[in-house]
Amino acid sequence: MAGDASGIPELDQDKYDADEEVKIICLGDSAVGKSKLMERFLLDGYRPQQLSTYALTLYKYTTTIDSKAVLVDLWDTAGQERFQSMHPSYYHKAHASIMTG
Ligand SMILES: Nc1nc2c(ncn2[C@@H]2O[C@H](COP(=O)(O)OP(=O)(O)OP(=O)(O)O)[C@@H](O)[C@H]2O)c(=O)[nH]1
Repeated sequence: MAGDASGIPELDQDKYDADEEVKIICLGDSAVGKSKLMERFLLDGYRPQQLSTYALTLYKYTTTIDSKAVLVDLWDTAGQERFQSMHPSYYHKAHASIMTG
């Protein structure tokens, strides 16, 4: 919802009709491979070149665990120094983080 603590509009969760929701944030310095990790996991692919992430990229991933539909919000953050000050707001309500280095 616009105007929450993170200042980032949340996507419409209702259409995913999930039993559980999990938020995972991917952190690490620039060019350590955060976006490529996401690409490999979500698309089962890999392209050698990609622009550096600008601020943040959000992904949705759905899976089933113990017969429950689980919606996973994956937050791929930008590692560049100029975006570091934005990270504390991204941690809001995160269940886990993936530290890449
Ligand atoms: N050889 C090799 N190169 C990789 C690997 N992972 C990422 N790279 C390369 O490293 C570069 C940066 O990868 P990204 O995934 O964009 O890095 P990032 O951590 O998301 O960087 P920011 O978006 O700046 O935060 C790209 O050119 C990738 O192709 C890997 O496992 N092996």
